[in-house]
Order: sequence, then C-alpha cells, then structure tokens
Amino acid sequence: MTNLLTEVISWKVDASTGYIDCTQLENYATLFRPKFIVTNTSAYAHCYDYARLRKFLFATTCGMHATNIVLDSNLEDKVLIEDGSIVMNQPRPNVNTYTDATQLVIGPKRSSKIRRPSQRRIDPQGRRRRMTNHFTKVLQLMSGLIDERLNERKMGNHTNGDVLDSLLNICPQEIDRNHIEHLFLDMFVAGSDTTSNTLEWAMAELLKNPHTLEKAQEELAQVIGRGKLIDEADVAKLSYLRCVVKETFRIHPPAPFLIPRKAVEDVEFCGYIIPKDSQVLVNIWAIRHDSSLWEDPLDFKPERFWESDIDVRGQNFELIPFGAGRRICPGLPLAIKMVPVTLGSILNTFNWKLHGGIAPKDLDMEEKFGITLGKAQPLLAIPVPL
Ligand code: HEM
Repeated sequence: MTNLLTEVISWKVDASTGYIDCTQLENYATLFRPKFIVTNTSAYAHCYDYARLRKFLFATTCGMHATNIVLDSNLEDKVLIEDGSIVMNQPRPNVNTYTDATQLVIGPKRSSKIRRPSQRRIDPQGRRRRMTNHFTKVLQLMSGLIDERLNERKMGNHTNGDVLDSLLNICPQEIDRNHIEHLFLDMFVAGSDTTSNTLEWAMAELLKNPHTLEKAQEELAQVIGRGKLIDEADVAKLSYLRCVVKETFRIHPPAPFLIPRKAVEDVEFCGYIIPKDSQVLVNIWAIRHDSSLWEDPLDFKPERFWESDIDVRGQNFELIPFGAGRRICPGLPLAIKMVPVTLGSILNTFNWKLHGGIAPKDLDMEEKFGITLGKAQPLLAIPVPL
C-alpha cells in the first residue's frame, strides 16, 4: 500500500539523493486552517474546566487530516464538540470511531504471550472483531466523502484539486475505489497518533518548564500579536517555537525504533556482521540519551537549537524522528507544518495551567510504549481564555 501511496501522490525518489521528493504532498499542506484548531480548543475550553489534551489533540489532528490534507472539502461547519469529543454532524459516523479503532491497535493487550501460528485466529478479547468493526465504520466515512465528491464533480461545480481529486483522476484505470479508501485509512493511522502525541509532549514539556512556555508565548506576542491566529507563513518568523518543536522531537520521538528493517544479505557494519534476514531496529530513543551527542540529554532545552543547523529532515543522524533515507516518513512535510501551527495557535490564544494544582516540577513524564511512544498519564491542562 505504501508503494501505491508513493506512486499515486507522485512522490518521486530523487535519483541523486535516494530520498523521496514529497513536494506535491507539501503543496497540499498549505491548506491548513488555524481557525479550525482554535475553534476546537475554544469549544473544548467551554465544555470542560480542564482539558484532557490528548483526546482533544488527537481529534483535532484527525479533523485537520480530514478537512485540510486528504480532503480539501470544508467540513468545519460539520464538525462539533459533544460531550468532550469531536464528532461529525449526522449523517457522518462519529470520529470517535476512528479514535477507538486506533486505540485498539495500539492500546495495551491483556495477554502479551506470543501465540503459536495455529492460535493466531483466536481472538479472546474480541479486539480483532471490535477493530474490524471500527475500521469498517471509518471506511464508511471515507466512502461517504468520496460519494459526495463524485457528485460534486458530476455537477461540474468542484474545483478543489486535493489528494482525493488526484486519486479520482486516475480511478478506475490505475487505482480502484477500494484502494482509495484504504489509502486514506493508512494516512490517518500513520499520521494522527504520531502528530497528536508530539503535540501532547510539547505541551507537557512547556508546562513542566514554565520559563520555556513564557518564552514561547512572549515570542508569539511580539511577532504575531497576542490572541491572533498563526498560519504557516508565520512559522518561519517564530524561531523559538521551532526550537521547541525540534527539542520535543528529540526527547520524545514518536517512533523510537523507526520501522523495522530486514537485512537482504549479510552486511558488515561498524565491525559487526548482520546476518541475512535479520530484523534491524534503529534505536533513536537511545540516540537522544547519548551524552556524547547532546549536552544534558534528558533536559528539555529548546535553546540548544538556537545556533544549530541540525534539522529533522533525515540529514543529521543524531536527530531523525522521521527516519532517514528511502523509507523516511512521507508525511514529514505535513507534520513539520502541522505541529508548529497547532502548537503556536493554542499557545497564542489561551493561557495554560496544569489541572489539580500540580506543581510543574511534579508533572509525571513517564513514557508508555505502544505503536508510538506516548505519555503514560494523559496531560490534564486548563485552557484559560485570554
Ligand atoms: C509527528 C509526526 C510524524 C512522525 C514523527 C512520523 C514518523 C515516522 C517514522 C519514524 C516513520 C518510519 C520511517 C523509517 O523507518 O525510516 C514513518 C513512516 C510513515 N509515516 Fe510518518 N510520522 C509523522 C507523521 C506522518 C503523517 C502526518 C503522515 C501522513 C499523512 C505519515 C505517514 C507515514 C507513512 C505512510 C509511513 C510509512 C512509510 C514507509 O513505510 O515507507 N506520517 N513516520
């Protein structure tokens, strides 16, 4: 499916570098709507006296994917907050369905025993059944949106040119509808949890280190003006915010072992022989702890990037939260826009404090390993309208 994704969205491998050229996806990323993020935060703040940020950020990220990246259709008026969850107005299925489905994939399993191949079909906790059920509903959501788009195109009043349009232009000759639905599912699964976890960690680190929060808000106030929405173009002017994002990627890489590789032949690497067919994990979590690479590696210090050219795009191996080389994350161009725009928007339109009178230094920062490296305890933070 990834090959298909790569082909369809015209990602090309640059012959000289071997890297994927994600220019076209990057163009889609210009469709962000910060207003959507802030409207959600604002609605959330009114619903609750505290915000369970993870749920909100996850739903917001999904919403952004849906409204801005994959489908440039304007779903904003159709998205609302109910009972603390972001739901789509009827007749669309509830976005929680997607959240629940992902939680089932990445959530803790009661039995961690490795089962024999003959037992793999057994589903004692009903997870597979529930997951299939949830994913079916998400696929129905995608299907409904595709129907809508096809109708709009038939009526001749559609001018979007988003990812869905690119795919429909080559459907059914090169790709069928079933592929489109599953392709969108892939993008949602790979993109939402990674992005929302990064945002939750960024907020947790800022709240734990109030001087960094103040500095980030101060910069936003000076460059953008307090209370104003930020958009992509502003990010270039927000150096400290960009340092905060890099430092969050460094300390909390969502995929701490990247995606497993397999040696296709015996390889000698740094004096070791890696036998053919070995599974190879790249431990970027350990790289972040390496004091020969980073001064005070466990401390959250965005300032370390002030004077540094180190970037997350796969050229500096001490910081590769998106991987590197041919299999580098194809969502990188989206994510490096989505994270600072979302973070900057919620920082510039609200004041934030920890729920329950917790002192910043006591904030629990334990990690929990699932498909992505999340925060073990959800961050509870109160958005205080300005
Ligand atoms: C903070 C955000 C994100 C992070 C940190 C992240 C990180 C990663 C990493 C580390 C990999 C594996 C790369 C490797 O093994 O070398 C990966 C793969 C992938 N990511 Fe992301 N990702 C993010 C957001 C996204 C988004 C927004 C999308 C799509 C919209 C996406 C789609 C994918 C896909 C399809 C793959 C599989 C690529 C392949 O197998 O070749 N990611 N991502």
